[in-house]
Amino acid sequence: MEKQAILLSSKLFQKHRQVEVVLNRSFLAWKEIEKSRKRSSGISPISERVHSRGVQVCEILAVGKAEEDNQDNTKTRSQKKAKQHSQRYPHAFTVSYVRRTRLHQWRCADATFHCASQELCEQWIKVINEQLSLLTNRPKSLLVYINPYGGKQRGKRIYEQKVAPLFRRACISTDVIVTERANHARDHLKMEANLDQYDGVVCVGGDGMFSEILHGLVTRTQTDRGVDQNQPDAKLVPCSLRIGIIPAGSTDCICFATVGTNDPVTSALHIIVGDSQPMDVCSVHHHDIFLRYSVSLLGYGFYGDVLTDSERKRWLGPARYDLSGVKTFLSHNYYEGTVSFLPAEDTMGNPRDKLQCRSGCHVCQHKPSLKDKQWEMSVEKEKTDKDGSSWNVIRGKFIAINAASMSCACPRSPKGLSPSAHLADGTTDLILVRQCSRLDFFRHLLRHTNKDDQFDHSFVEVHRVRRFRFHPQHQEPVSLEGLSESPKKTGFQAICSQQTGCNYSTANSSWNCDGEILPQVAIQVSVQCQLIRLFARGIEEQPQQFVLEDPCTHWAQDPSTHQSMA
Ligand SMILES: Nc1ncnc2c1ncn2[C@@H]1O[C@H](COP(=O)(O)OP(=O)(O)OP(=O)(O)O)[C@@H](O)[C@H]1O
Repeated sequence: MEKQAILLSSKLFQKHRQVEVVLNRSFLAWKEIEKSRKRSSGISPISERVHSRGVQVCEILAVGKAEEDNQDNTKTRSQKKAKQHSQRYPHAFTVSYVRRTRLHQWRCADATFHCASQELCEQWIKVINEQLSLLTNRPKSLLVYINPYGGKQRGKRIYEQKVAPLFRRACISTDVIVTERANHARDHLKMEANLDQYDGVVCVGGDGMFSEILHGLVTRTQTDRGVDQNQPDAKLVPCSLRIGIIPAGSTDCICFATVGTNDPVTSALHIIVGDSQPMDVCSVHHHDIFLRYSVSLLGYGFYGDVLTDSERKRWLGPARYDLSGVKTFLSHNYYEGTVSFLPAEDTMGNPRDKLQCRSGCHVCQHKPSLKDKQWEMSVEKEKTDKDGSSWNVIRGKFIAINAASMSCACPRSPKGLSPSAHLADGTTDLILVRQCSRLDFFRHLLRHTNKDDQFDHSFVEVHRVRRFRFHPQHQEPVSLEGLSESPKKTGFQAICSQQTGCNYSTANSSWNCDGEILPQVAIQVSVQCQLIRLFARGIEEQPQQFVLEDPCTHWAQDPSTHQSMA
């Protein structure tokens, strides 16, 4: 690895130990000097490992003068020694940085260094701050929406106790809005918010709250740029502001898929370091009317029925999903219809290749060549030639039709509905589960929880697609009222109950669109490649890749020394 020029190097004190601290453009590293001497006098280098530390500059959250420790906590000998040292060297600075713990969780760690003089202390703070100011991807100003009623109603407390102090430490200014009703955040973003003054929008809540932010921001961007969302073929304009999610809901699927955990502190740290994870968004239309956006699961049949039933049992809390799941499974309904789809033939992966979407995913970074831009060509083709020859058409009876735009992994289904689906490759995995026996369907569902290939059944097929359409066999009643963007959780039943003698509710299912029921059954879906970006970096393979980036390859005096990351 190429050695970078050292910006600053000093002998400082950390507690009572003398350490050599070195900063270059990429790393801040420190190691104990006394231990190094012992090493040269023949003591095993293994004992040194824990005494060397390093952090990437891009993962330093802040640096500042150390707060004075006035507490009398000098019980042990080493604490007394440390206190004596800090009295001898009162000028100290603290570096706050990201420390990885287990299960993809990040924490803020502090390292305090005592200097021989005030000038040296101020020089360290200045030089580190200069390096941090070069990191232009970090947000300085954020608009925060808190849903006080999401999940266990802890959104406000989570933000105030766990997140706001970190934002203050990183000198991020915030405007905070505590929502007063459903769709408050969406409407504010769509019509009122002065977005020019922010570097990002943060929501504190669950997937429903994220969906509000998504709809508000995407709609606002299209309106500002004069794009008509009602046109199913419209190429939408990507949003310039990134979205941060502080998980505080009962379902935090988007956090699990993009960060690997639903931990508020971890999400706050990803926001502070200015991570960026592009994400595909599916636009869902009924004829030429825009219905809704989806980023995770569009499910007709089984998952539509589970949601419809569970909405009637809201009073049961999260247990309603289990109950409705069992009830829907026992009902064993199937639905007739026609699915047409445009396969994504130019992508690097396929739904069964076992390539999981992870941080820095090369499948998502692959750009289709001009020749391969089938999506755009077929849009053109459709306009001139209505035979739809590049579309595949499947008619049949389906227990479930699912489109997974991400793996949809969660603690209940660790691999998710489509384990190899990608966050940002411009496709969705269309999974068709045809009519089969109850036992077969159970075997299929079981595979969501174990390691077996869930697509390896004769009645299941999976296609990676850019667009798809669904037409039910049985005509749906025409009701255009309140279609666009305002699906009600029970809207479908409401429409149906107004029809006398309507047996439509059993002939057709309904679409579960990221946890909301769509009011219409015939839909067309287009994947909008990388329409939004989140303050995230995808799930990290941990922890090896960071050990490889060992700061001590940059160590000036003793490059052979073994050291470990903080
Ligand atoms: N102040 C509010 N009062 C009532 N509802 C609100 C308020 N603010 C937001 N909401 C709505 O609450 C719904 C659920 O919120 P959220 O996603 O934060 O929590 P949740 O319990 O995890 O729900 P979900 O089941 O969607 O995951 C969202 O659809 C959102 O529109």
